[in-house]
Amino acid sequence: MNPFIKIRRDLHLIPELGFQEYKTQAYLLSYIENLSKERISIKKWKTGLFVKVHGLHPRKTIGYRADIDGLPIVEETGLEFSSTHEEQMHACGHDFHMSIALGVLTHFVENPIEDNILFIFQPAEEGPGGAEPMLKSEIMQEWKPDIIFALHIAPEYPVGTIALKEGLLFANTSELFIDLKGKGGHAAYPHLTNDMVIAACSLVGQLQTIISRNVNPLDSAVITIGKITSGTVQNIIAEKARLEGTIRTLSDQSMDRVKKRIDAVVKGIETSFECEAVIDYGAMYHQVYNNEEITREFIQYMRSQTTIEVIECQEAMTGEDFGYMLKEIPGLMFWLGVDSPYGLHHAKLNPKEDAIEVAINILTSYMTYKGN
Ligand SMILES: CC(=O)N[C@@H](CCC[C@H](N)C(=O)O)C(=O)O
Repeated sequence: MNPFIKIRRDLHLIPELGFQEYKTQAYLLSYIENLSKERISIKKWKTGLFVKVHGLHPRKTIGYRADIDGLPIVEETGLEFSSTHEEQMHACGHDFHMSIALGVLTHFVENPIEDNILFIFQPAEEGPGGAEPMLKSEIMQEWKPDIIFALHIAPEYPVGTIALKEGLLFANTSELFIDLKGKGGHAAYPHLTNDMVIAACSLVGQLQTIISRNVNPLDSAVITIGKITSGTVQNIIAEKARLEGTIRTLSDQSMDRVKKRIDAVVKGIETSFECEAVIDYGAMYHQVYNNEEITREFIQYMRSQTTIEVIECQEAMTGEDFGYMLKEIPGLMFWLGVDSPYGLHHAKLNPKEDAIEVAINILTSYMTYKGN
């Protein structure tokens, strides 16, 4: 078995949520510390890591970022190396991202190029976001790369393909949390209460009208409520409800507009259901915007290789806090085909592991070309 498949499986066993990636960090560290120390410097940052592979005669630093956190999902793949952590799973491919980064790192420790390469193992991509604080950290300011790359697995594309485009690749995101407080009471006396289950249901429906009636049909936006909590038992009217969701837009202006409409709709709920509502927009991610020139050159390079097929794709409504890094450092992100019938954030996501070697090969070849 390819050693990086074994590493992916080890990491798949121990998914951890954002800023709790202690075992993951320890695993990464123990692997990296076993490599030849001559060329590497390591600095811990919270539950993440910066690893610099020193070049032979560096003129610049190439950055490569891998995210390391898992999701709160009960795994249903039935794999023998399924998650051992209750209600946590690598369901967004970050186990792949890490093992690929370790494969590329190992290659350059053994086969140094002229330039430095900075590997960034970043916590909390799924939330609340590790990229922005990591970017602002003293370590990053000292070791700041001149150009930066990252990939994300793509279940919808076959192994042996990558997909990307110049410019906008992933949407702007904002988390959304709404707490409603009314008046609970006996299930048989609804007229004496303000039922927050009814208010929450009505609110979910009204939020969707923002997408269908306030966003230009030629633009794109998404509001998803992924979680509702309310009530205690079947015969008590709920005093409180909490909605948890996310907003996606293709521009900052649309994000402002959608939030203004959410504020207005929630005010309407307060009036009509005689309740109190508190909105918290949580963490926001900057859109992922691929540098045009670097992307053109990257596509041209990849098309000159016989081992990979390049698909020029459309933008997606996914979010990625790597967008913050691309806002400050020129570079790109691409999708890596991993061919799984179940998509990202699904309990049965099972990416094809052959893609790990494909990714290590194309990245080492491209970075060697860029950094020599
Ligand atoms: C690639 C991917 O799936 N990223 C996540 C990022 C989540 C950001 C934040 N927690 C939010 O939900 O807005 C995604 O859901 O797109």
